[in-house]
Formats: sequence, structure tokens, C-alpha cells
Amino acid sequence: MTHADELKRLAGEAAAAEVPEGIFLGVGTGSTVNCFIDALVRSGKRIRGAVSSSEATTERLRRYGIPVLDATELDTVPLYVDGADEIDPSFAMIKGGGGALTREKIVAAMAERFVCICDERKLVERLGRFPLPIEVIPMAERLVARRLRELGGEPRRRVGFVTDNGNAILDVHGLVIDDPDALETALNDIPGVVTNGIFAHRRADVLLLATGEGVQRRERANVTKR
Ligand SMILES: O=C[C@H](O)[C@H](O)[C@H](O)COP(=O)(O)O
Repeated sequence: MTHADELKRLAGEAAAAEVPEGIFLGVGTGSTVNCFIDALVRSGKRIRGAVSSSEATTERLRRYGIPVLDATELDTVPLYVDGADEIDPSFAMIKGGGGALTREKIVAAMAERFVCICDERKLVERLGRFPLPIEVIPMAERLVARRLRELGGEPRRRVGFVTDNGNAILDVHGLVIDDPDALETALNDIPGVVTNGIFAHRRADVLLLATGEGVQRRERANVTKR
């Protein structure tokens, strides 16, 4: 197991310890979340059901016999656990490295509490080193790419990739993200953008940060939710 894998495993276990028995749980996507699902199963805790953020997560949950509900069956979930590609000190994030950003944003918005799990390399002072994923309706790809270049970004289409919703991903390099809230809104305003990977309107509430010295638990001070 590599050092990075070990940190993911630690973060997953710390998150599993935060899950109360018998709840409906929102479950994110990615390799860190996979470690969380595995740890949850190992813990023997039973949950009532999961709302999943991707086909990949649904498949893993079902393989373990965890019931997966459609998001339309519930108004809210008490807890959502997900990873991130970058997180800043205000707990705004970039997500979507695995292309699941739209469904992740929906389940995150349904959640009363968002626990983000990641390793220390993903904690950054300012978002934007990781190319920002944007899910785009295919017919708008050229239009959206032009608008992104006007904003100073360099969009690159994720080759050979289609989202669970049947759309394309543009990974945008070089954007300056000084104001994550404003940029999240501005990007979503471009016709054809389904959503973008900035999670500032709905930030994480808790960060479980896996480090070489163990897992740090940090709570976000002031709550800004939409
Ligand atoms: O679309 C994917 C998600 O936003 C993931 O949560 C994110 O990319 C982090 O994934 P990983 O835990 O594999 O680094």
C-alpha cells in the first residue's frame, strides 16, 4: 500500500466513525470515498439507506448489500461524506476530478452536514492549481469554451469521457479563483453549463484531513449554505 493509499484509508475510517447507525447517508464518489465505504462495512454499522452521487458508487454500495435510494425519495439526508480535489481554509472546494460533480453537488445540497475526507496534499491556500472540471451539455461545448477563455481559463475537453448524465467535461486550467462564491455563480450562468466543480455555495462543514501524523478533525466556523 502506498503512503497516499494509507492516508485515504485513514480518512475513510475516521469518516466511518462519524456515521450514526440507522441513518440515510449521502455518499460521494472517488477513491477516498471507496475507502470510506469499505471502512463503513468493516465497522459493521448498518445504515437505513444511501443516496449515491454516481453509478460507480451505487455499484459499490449494492455489491455490499447497502440499499441505494433515489434522491427523489427524500427531502434531505442528515450526513454526506465525500472527497475533494482541493479544499481551502474556508472549506470551499474543487471537485469533479472523477466527473461526478453534478450529482455530488445535488446530494451535498440535500445534506444537513457535509463531511469532507482528504489527505493533506489537497489542502491549499487558494483554489485553482487543480484544473476546474465543468460539466457541459455537448451542443454548448464550443460556446462554453469561448466564454471560459474570455475569463482567462484554458479549457481542455476530457477525452473519451462521458458523465453519468451523458454530458462532456471541460477541465479548465489557469483560472484565478480569488472569489470562489462569485466564480461558482458566474460559471453556472454560462448557457450549457450543467454545473462547475467549485463547491463554495455549499461548503464542507467538517474536514477530516489525513496526515502523516494521523487524522485532523476541523470544523468550519461560520455556516454558509444554499
Ligand atoms: O468527481 C469526483 C469527485 O469530486 C471526487 O470526490 C474527487 O475527485 C476526489 O477523488 P479522490 O478521492 O479519488 O481523489
